[in-house]
Order: sequence, then C-alpha cells, then structure tokens
Amino acid sequence: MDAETEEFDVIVLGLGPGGEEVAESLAEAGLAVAGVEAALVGGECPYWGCVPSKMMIRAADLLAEARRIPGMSGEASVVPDWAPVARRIREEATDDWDDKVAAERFTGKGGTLVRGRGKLTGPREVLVDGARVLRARRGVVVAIGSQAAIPPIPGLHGTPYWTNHEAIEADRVPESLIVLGGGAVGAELAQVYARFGARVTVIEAAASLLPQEEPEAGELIAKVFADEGVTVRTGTTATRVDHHGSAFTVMTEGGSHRAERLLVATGRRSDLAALGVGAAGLDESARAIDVDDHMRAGDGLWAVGDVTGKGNFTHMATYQAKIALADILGKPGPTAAYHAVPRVTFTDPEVGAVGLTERQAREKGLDVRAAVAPLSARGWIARSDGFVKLVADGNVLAGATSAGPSGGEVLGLLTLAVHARIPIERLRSMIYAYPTFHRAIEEALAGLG
Ligand SMILES: Cc1cc2nc3c(=O)[nH]c(=O)nc-3n(C[C@H](O)[C@H](O)[C@H](O)COP(=O)(O)OP(=O)(O)OC[C@H]3O[C@@H](n4cnc5c(N)ncnc54)[C@H](O)[C@@H]3O)c2cc1C
Ligand SMILES: NC(=O)c1ccc[n+]([C@@H]2O[C@H](COP(=O)([O-])OP(=O)(O)OC[C@H]3O[C@@H](n4cnc5c(N)ncnc54)[C@H](O)[C@@H]3O)[C@@H](O)[C@H]2O)c1
Repeated sequence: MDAETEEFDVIVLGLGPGGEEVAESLAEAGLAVAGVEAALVGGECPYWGCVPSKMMIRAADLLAEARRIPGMSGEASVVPDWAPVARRIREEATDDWDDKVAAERFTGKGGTLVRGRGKLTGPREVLVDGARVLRARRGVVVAIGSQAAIPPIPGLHGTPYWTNHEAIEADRVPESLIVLGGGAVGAELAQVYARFGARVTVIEAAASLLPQEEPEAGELIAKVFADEGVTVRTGTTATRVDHHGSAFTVMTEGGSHRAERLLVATGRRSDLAALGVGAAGLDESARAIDVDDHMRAGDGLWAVGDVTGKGNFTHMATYQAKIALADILGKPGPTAAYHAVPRVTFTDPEVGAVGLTERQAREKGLDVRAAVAPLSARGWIARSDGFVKLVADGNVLAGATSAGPSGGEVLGLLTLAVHARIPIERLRSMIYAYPTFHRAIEEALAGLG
C-alpha cells in the first residue's frame, strides 16, 4: 500500500438516501467502509428536497383548507406567515443545514466519513479533492444523485435564479415568481408560493403540466392552478432571460413575463464526466449509469439512486441500495424490478401514479384498455376534484393514477395491484368501503369493460 493510499473494503461515493443506506448497512455488517460526501450527509432529500418541501406543502395546504371554510362551515380569515415555515425547515427539518447527526450515525456504525468531492481514477480507486487516494478491495458504490439541470437559455447564466436549494432556503416569500418547468418540483413549489401570496407564473415546455404523467393529471392541476390564480403557460419555452435590479424578465415565444424571482425546475442531471466514470470503463457522455438487476455497473462497481436514471425518488434510491447491499455481501436477495414504480406529486390534489401511463403502455405494444372514473360520492361531499385512471394490459393492470386529496394514499392499493399482477377479475370481486376516495377504483375497473 502507498503511504498516501487508504484502503477500505468498499467506497461509497455520495451519501444521499441511497449511499447512506448502503454505507451504513455495510459498516454495520463489519466491513471497512469509506463514505465520501461533497456536501451534507443525507443528500438532497432531507436538506433541499422531499422533507422541507413537504413541510412547506403541509403549511400551504393548511391555508387552502382554511380558505375552504366559507360556504361549508362558517367564516375564516387567513393571514399567511412564512416565518413559521422557514423556522420549521431550519430547526426541525435541516438543523440549519447541519449534518452532524447523520454524520455521527454513520461513523457511530464504524464507517469512515471522508468529506470532499470524489473522482474515479481507476477501477476500485477514488481521488478525493485531488489529494486523498482511496482504494477499495471489494468495490465502489456510486450514489452521487443529481443536481438541478440548467437549460442553456440566453441571458440565464450569471443571474441570481433559484434552484430547489434557494427555493427551500428562502426566508421570505417573493412578491412574484416565475417557475420554469411544470414537473414535480415546479408544480409543488409553484402552489406553495402562490398559496403564501406570491403571484406565480409557470412556464412549461410540454403541452401539459406534469407531462410525464397521464394528461388528465396535468389538466386537473392546470384547472386547480387557474382557480388559485397561478398563471400557466404550457407548450412554450423561455427564449431569453434578463435580470435588472430586483426583477427577472423571461421572454417566451408567446410574450414576456416579469417577476421578482425565477425558479429553474427543468429537471435534473448527474455529471458523469466530472465523476470520471471513464476511468472505470463507463461512458462519460451518458445521462445515467447503466446497471443490471443487482445494481452492478461493472466489475467491483455498483450504482444506486438518481444516478441510475430509473426514477428520481428517495424510495427508488433506498430500494436499489438494499439490492446492491445484498449483492456486495454475497447474500441472496430479490433482483430489481421496475414494473410497479410508485410516485406521488404532492400538489393539492395529489397525483399518485404507478407503472405505465396509457401512452407508455401503447408505445410498448401492450394489449391496452384504459378507463377513468371521477372521485364519485366522496369527492362531491368534500368538494374535491380528482380521478382514478387504470391502464390494463390483458387481465392485469400495467399502470394506474389516483389524483385527489389523498391521491398518494389511494395509490397504495393500486401499487399492490400492479406490483403483484393481481388479476382484474380479482380486483373487481373486492369490497370497496363507502364513501372512500379509493372507491373510485371500483368504478374505473367497471369502466375497463
Ligand atoms: C424539491 C425536491 C423535492 C423532492 N421530493 C421528493 C419526494 O417527495 N419524494 C421522493 O421520493 N423524492 C423526492 N425528491 C427526489 C429525491 O430527493 C431524490 O430522488 C433523492 O434524494 C435521491 O437520492 P440519491 O441518494 O440518489 O442522491 P442525492 O440525494 O442527490 O445525494 C447524492 C449525494 O452525493 C453527493 N455527491 C455528488 N457528487 C459527489 C462526489 N463526486 N463526491 C462526493 N459526494 C458527491 C452530493 O453532495 C449528495 O449529498 C425531491 C427532489 C427535489 C429536488
Ligand atoms: N414528490 C416527489 O416524489 C418529487 C418531488 C419533486 C421532485 N421529484 C423528482 O425530482 C426530479 C426532478 O424534478 P423536476 O420537476 O425538476 O423535473 P421533471 O423532469 O419532473 O420536470 C421538469 C419539467 O421541465 C420542463 N422543461 C424542461 N426544459 C424546459 C424549458 N427550457 N422551459 C420550460 N420547461 C422546461 C419539462 O418538460 C418537464 O416537465 C423528478 O424526476 C422527480 O422524480 C420528486
């Protein structure tokens, strides 16, 4: 061993939800593990993603619920205040963006935390911040996650635009906000800021909001946004961005928009070239690291989480982490299957989805039937909009969407149906409690004919 080279059994690059899960479990299993982290142990989810954004959403939903009181249960006067939201995020969610607890959890299990940016310099070799050389006897797990992808719009570079980081860290609500991108990040944060009083405009390149989901979902969210005063421009992209003093101007094909802040939420990217994956024999120009169903990307190389391109979700990162862990330890375990990936966009109403959309199923040449049912009695009672859409492939479901106030919870039943390939006849024979939101599934099943 070289004097400067440190040896471990496994090196985990990136300690987000995926890397943390692998690294902690390997350390618990008694292996010598180095966890290399360039920012905060825990990654995007707890500090700039899932957790603080859902805290914001909870607060925004409370405001919306109070605003529904007139005409149903009396009078309510709602005075939004961002201070408790910012405080909860700082104190309860992120510890003021301090990862001491997470770092100690890992080192407490015997892991070695190496702070810095890792680069692959060869098979089983990592260089940290150009100075520290780490070598792994068993291999390297790449879990570098993703960062906001910034589109090459003239004028944008160098302006003080927001990504999810600044939108989560904000200690006040801007008077106005342009959100570029109407996917999950854009839609969730647009609604939050609008409900707290910002004048919000969403600019989405695709024909509908949430374009990766069923078109009915995008239409529903667009209608809700219009009702809440959010301006939505779909089918258009920004052609130029300017920032003067305290305002942004965003030019689109259809006109120009002005706002105090601009949030860029146009997707995510993993920088494989900066990671030096070429040194491990992988394609540096690829969008994601190709993995097999044991999460192997090469000899002594595994990848988990956003970097694998199988779905940017914390539950995906931790699912893959468990599979990689079993493989590294040489233990039998299930292999990765992606036919029933659940995801929830936590707008109000929530959009939960699993498996394939109708379009994806048709593009795959499956034997497709689809049916949509409204939320029926419960929706009418609650004065809530939503629907259940089912996509059948022969006698099983290939995909489903549940949009509504509890769309993410209703999704549980649909995920089970798609995951376990439960025959549609069996689903039809079930009793659906009245008047629940999930009862719409029974109606949609009937609609499949
Ligand atoms: C606003 C927002 C809201 C979200 N909400 C949800 C949600 O509700 N539910 C859900 O399931 N998902 C949600 N996500 C997605 C979720 O956050 C990610 O899918 C998840 O964090 C991915 O985990 P990961 O381990 O792959 O990577 P990450 O969480 O991205 O962590 C990767 C880590 O690797 C580190 N790193 C990168 N490069 C290097 C390097 N070269 N050397 C050392 N360290 C490196 C980074 O600093 C980072 O800490 C949300 C994302 C955003 C942006
Ligand atoms: N609740 C959740 O689970 C949750 C919440 C937030 C984010 N996420 C994950 O994080 C990832 C990133 O979210 P995201 O919303 O940034 O990405 P996304 O890919 O979901 O959406 C980006 C949107 O921006 C649009 N777009 C791209 N370039 C554009 C341009 N130049 N002008 C206008 N629109 C443009 C795309 O058409 C797309 O609709 C998602 O893949 C999602 O899985 C999950």
